[in-house]
Amino acid sequence: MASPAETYSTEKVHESANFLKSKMGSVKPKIGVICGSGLSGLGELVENKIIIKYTDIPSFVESTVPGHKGQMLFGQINGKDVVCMQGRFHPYEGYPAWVVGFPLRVMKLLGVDTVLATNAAGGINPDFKVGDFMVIKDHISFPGLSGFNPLRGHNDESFGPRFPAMNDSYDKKLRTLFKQCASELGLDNIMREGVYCNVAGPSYETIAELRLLLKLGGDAVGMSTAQEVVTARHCGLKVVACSLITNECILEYDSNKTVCHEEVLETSKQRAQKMESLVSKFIGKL
Ligand SMILES: O=P(O)(O)O[C@@H]1C[C@H](O)[C@@H](CO)O1
Ligand code: HPA
Repeated sequence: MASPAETYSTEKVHESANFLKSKMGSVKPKIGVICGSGLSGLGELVENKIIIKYTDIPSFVESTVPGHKGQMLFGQINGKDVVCMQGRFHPYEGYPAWVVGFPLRVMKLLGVDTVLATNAAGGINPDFKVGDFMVIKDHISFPGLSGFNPLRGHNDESFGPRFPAMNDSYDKKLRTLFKQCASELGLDNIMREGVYCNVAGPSYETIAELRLLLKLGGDAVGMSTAQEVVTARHCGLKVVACSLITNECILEYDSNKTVCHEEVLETSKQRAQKMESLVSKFIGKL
């Protein structure tokens, strides 16, 4: 008989959390921040930093993608205790979905109640420009819909139910607050809201695939975040997420443009300061 898919081990999540508790000193983070590609600079906002490399944390894996530092930070942003993931895990790195979601369960055990996830994404909505921010109001996860769900396998009821609802994944009040912070910083002209399409990567999308995503109601496309959000919502964490539109999605066959990770990182670099101001203001108001 086939054995069930390997999945979260309660013991391992507790082991990681206990290890981090022994390192995080007096920091009591209620807020978890995840830095997207090229957005590790958000970690520079953390004051009185305690830095722990993923490779030193039990059951954590390596972050192998350029623009992802692979370390966890504890400290304060704008006066609030936070834990910050400077780099995330992606399914295309070869990790199972539950490994990608694993740090969210660890955050839950550390006392986190709100997660702010950021990512780099391609703009599908023709009204979006490179450099825009998009508060995520919902996602379509193609890996999730086709079985690559972090909750697949044995369900640990101590974290959440077998069949969790996902219709209210991106907290409405937090989205409003995030947009209000952008307004106060004079960023209304670059602030959008929309649907994030999660694809598996690592290849970027074909023109036909992007046209499909547009028809399905997608505004931006990226290779992360959904597995983290599903894991976070399952265990009752509130989520707010923001994409930085790092590149235009090419929807026309006669275009001579292309997309590459260097462009993604370059746009992130150009917008890093604005993203940092926005995140800092938002966290200050939580
Ligand atoms: O971790 P994020 O989602 O910010 O990174 C995006 C998706 C791929 O990892 C990479 C593609 O350029 O950037
Ligand atoms: N497609 C998928 N993932 C991405 C993109 C994109 O255009 N840009 C940044 N991450």
